[in-house]
Amino acid sequence: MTGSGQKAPSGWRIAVLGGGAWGTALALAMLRADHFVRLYARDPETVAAIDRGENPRYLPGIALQAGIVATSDIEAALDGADCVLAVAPAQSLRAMLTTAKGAMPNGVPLVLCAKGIERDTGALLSAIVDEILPENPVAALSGPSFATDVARGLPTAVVVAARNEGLAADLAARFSAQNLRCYSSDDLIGVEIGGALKNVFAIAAGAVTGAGLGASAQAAMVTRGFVELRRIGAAFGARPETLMGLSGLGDLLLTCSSAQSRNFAYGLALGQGKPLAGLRLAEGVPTAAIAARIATERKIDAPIITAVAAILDGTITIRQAVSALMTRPLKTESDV
Ligand SMILES: NC(=O)C1=CN([C@@H]2O[C@H](COP(=O)(O)OP(=O)(O)OC[C@H]3O[C@@H](n4cnc5c(N)ncnc54)[C@H](OP(=O)(O)O)[C@@H]3O)[C@@H](O)[C@H]2O)C=CC1
Ligand SMILES: O=C(CO)COP(=O)(O)O
Repeated sequence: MTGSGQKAPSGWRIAVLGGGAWGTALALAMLRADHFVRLYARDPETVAAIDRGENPRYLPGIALQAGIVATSDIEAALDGADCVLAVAPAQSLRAMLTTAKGAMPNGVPLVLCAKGIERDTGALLSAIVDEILPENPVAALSGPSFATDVARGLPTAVVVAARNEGLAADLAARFSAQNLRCYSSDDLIGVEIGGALKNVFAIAAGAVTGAGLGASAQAAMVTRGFVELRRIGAAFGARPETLMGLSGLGDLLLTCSSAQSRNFAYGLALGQGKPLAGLRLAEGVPTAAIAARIATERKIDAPIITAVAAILDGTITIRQAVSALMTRPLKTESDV
């Protein structure tokens, strides 16, 4: 919808790169917003399944509305696109954009839909786009939105951010549909940081639940985790009010309270001492490691992130982490 309540122009040719849960759900959302959708999945079996109206590997039990043109040919997906949604996991974004580079239409917006920070470099995903596709304006779509909810057409609100306010507003208007409400923001970094870091705390929340530490510990962890998220956000230049919004607080609320979250489920298994092999994608694992490194390098106080990274790399146990967190020097709460 536009600011005047009018539906924005439909009929864009949108290329969705990534045939997983979120790529498939967003492809459906873009169809509902009356766009033409081509979906690139590198796995031909996924393409064949989408052609049959399903994606059982990533969205089991959900019937896909007809209309998504699936292909494992990235050039065909990108040909003539007005806009591109990048929906591979954060750690695979660089590889996918490198594959896309030769076929990417000049000047069309590239919308990041992954949530994470590059493990090896500490780069935000927008910096990877700037490096590989400097001719394409970058945007990010983030916020509390489980793929299954969006795929089912349940009411969902997200935020679309770009450095250029006009671009963000245009994309938000074009992507919005009856049950997908897109807010806009010109705080690209804030929206990226909120989406990336909430995954780390979702793992922590799952671990607290799994280890049976209680609802009070859970609330304390999420609240103090949010302080760390804001500290790291501030160091990157994110606006505090962005982090109080959908991509930040909103997504923390969702994924720190629901085992539907893969990051929460990962933490839950960790806390219960169950095997982690075979679990679904948990973006918070690589992001915890790099966020802990960033905090150390920039001298940002982030004890929960540091503890999650140490638990994940096996350096400490959950009990040891809790004991260390509970015995830190006392301080005023307003010391953000
Ligand atoms: N699922 C959700 O509810 C939401 C997810 N997100 C974010 O979206 C991102 C993607 O998540 P999601 O779709 O759920 O993940 P999935 O694990 O469901 O799917 C990942 C997809 O990415 C593909 N892929 C991986 N590497 C490459 C590559 N180099 N080139 C092309 N395709 C590649 C995989 O292909 P293959 O099958 O061949 O391995 C697969 O189709 C994550 O950052 C996540 O945090 C954001 C909001 C909601
Ligand atoms: O980001 C998400 C919802 O907003 C999805 O969370 P998970 O990746 O933890 O499932």
